[in-house]
Amino acid sequence: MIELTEVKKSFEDIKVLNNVSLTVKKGSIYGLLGSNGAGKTTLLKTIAGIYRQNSGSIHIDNEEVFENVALKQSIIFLPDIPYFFAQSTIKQLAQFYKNMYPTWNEERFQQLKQAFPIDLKKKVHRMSKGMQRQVAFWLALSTMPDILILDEPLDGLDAVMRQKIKNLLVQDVAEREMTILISSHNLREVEDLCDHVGILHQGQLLIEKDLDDLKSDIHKIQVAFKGDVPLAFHEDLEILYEEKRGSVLLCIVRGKENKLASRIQSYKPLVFDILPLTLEEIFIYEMGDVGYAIENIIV
Ligand SMILES: Nc1ncnc2c1ncn2[C@@H]1O[C@H](COP(=O)(O)OP(=O)(O)OP(=O)(O)O)[C@@H](O)[C@H]1O
Repeated sequence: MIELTEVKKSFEDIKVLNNVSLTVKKGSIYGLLGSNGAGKTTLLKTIAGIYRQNSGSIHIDNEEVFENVALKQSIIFLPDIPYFFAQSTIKQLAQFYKNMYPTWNEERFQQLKQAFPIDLKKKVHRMSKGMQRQVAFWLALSTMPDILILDEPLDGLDAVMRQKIKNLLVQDVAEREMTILISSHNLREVEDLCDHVGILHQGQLLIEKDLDDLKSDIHKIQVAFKGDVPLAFHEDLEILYEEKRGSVLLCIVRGKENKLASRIQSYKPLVFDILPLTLEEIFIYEMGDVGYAIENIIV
């Protein structure tokens, strides 16, 4: 389990993380979302023990991670730009990982050859960007990590390879309770893969929730009334966004479906429709609520 309590991190006078507290349960896949520059990479690197926080605590299985070599042997961090010894072949890199990680599993490495059709003798600097990513996953999964921290991990991979890697990740989570923390701008992918989601904005965690709870807590409604919208309607509901289209009012509101439906029905609307939102829509409206908005986004 990963536990952060009130973590702050600055680079000289730039405050990047501001009181971030979050929990990632063992065997969970946690999606970290956020605007550009929100602090996601900094947060992941701090959790991985690459950076040291200025204050607050970071514990992985009740141990501090910074400069904890034994603990780091069970963690793999894949950065957004893979880093390798450029002149090395896959075979040489595998040997390096084998020396660094006592949990290296040679059998798994050989098995994964089927998933990653790349010549073991090929030098990394001769590979395409996508092939380098494949090698990063191949090596990472062969070390059998307890915790996998992924920064924009599937960028540059084709659709078939993305699916293959997602299947491999889910398999390790299901079979041996590997924990994954993943940052991505691809919200459809996060929606597919993750069971828990956190949204970071300007160094602060706006929301941290189970994905199903998050989705059941916000809805899109369409209503029309005979005459004007009742005065109490707006006070009664927590509206994140609204737009009038002729006589129909489109709103994004917080609340559970049943409660919202019974409240709205009490105003006797002529038209009433309630729809779930995708994670991408939730992200856009939640960000709009904190001033990071675009106009006319209801479609
Ligand atoms: N090593 C560093 N030194 C100084 N400032 C840094 C450093 N690393 C990151 N920052 C600053 O911290 C802020 C957050 O950067 P970070 O890379 O963590 O954001 P991010 O959420 O991953 O962004 P993106 O989605 O664009 O990749 C930015 O303002 C960035 O300029």
